[in-house]
Amino acid sequence: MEHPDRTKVVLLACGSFNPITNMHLRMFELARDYLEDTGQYRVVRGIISPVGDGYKKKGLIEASHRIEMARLATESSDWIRVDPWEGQLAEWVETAKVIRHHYEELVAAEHCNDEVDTVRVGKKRRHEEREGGPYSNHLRADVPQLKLLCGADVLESFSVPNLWKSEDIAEIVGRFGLVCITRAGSDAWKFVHQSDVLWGHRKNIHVVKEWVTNEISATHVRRALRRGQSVRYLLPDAVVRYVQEHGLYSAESEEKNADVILAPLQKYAKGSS
Ligand SMILES: Nc1ncnc2c1ncn2[C@@H]1O[C@H](COP(=O)(O)OP(=O)(O)OP(=O)(O)O)[C@@H](O)[C@H]1O
Ligand SMILES: NC(=O)c1ccc[n+]([C@@H]2O[C@H](COP(=O)(O)O)[C@@H](O)[C@H]2O)c1
Ligand SMILES: [Zn+2]
Repeated sequence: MEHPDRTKVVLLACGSFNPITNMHLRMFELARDYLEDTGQYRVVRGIISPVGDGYKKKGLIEASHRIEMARLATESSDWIRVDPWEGQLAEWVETAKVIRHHYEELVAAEHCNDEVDTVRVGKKRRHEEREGGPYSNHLRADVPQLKLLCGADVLESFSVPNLWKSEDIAEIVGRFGLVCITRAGSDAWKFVHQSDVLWGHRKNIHVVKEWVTNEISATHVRRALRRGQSVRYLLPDAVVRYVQEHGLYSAESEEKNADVILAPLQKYAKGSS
């Protein structure tokens, strides 16, 4: 059904996707069902944004492979796509910047749609003048909402010292919004309750309970691959084939960045943000 009265939402998942697993894809399906069940939203697109090599996480293989695996994994979906913009950047960028980039893309796409409709363009210009430019801090009602999609472990990581800037967290939950899938070992509701910033924006944080608890993790998949064990049915078949064809994930690749500090920790510990 079309539901023209509902707010359109685009979901953006940022992460290593090293490699992409079936659970990453399930996150999107769970989030869409949850948001649409509220009767308020219509989820129109899902975007997977693999992090760039500059993130320097231990065992992180080249972005080109991670992007291609995500592309193969989403081939069968009619609404989830991989976006290579973040992954192709040489340096790591904050998630808040990634969200802003994608929001600007949504605004630009809406602008193109509008160009044929001069009345709306005129209205939009007046709106932009009032709001201080096309990419001002305010969200526009004619553009879909963009929400960050993540697992509860990422929400919990907000409290790790020197990992996230507090203004970025405030922008993500305050300006955009967060959809968080529960994950074994992380208590998302407790975490929201304990943080004043998150609690203040709780209406913009949707915690989605995964009843079919599923502990698939990319770490587990990489470990199985190193040991020559099967990972079939944990990953889409096309991704399993790609891993085999390119001989990905070995003891050697797991040692990548082993003695390097994760990019955000490097950046914020130095106070150079
Ligand atoms: N089983 C899961 N349940 C809920 N969320 C998940 C699950 N697996 C991954 N996610 C979420 O997917 C996003 C991308 O995560 P990431 O690429 O780190 O996957 P991962 O499986 O956690 O990998 P790794 O083990 O390398 O950390 C994050 O928001 C993470 O919380
Ligand atoms: N300060 C920040 O913006 C910040 C800090 C840590 C991780 N992240 C992002 O969160 C995601 C986490 O991915 P992993 O769970 O695979 O480490 C990545 O996309 C990474 O860029 C962002
Ligand atoms: Zn992870």
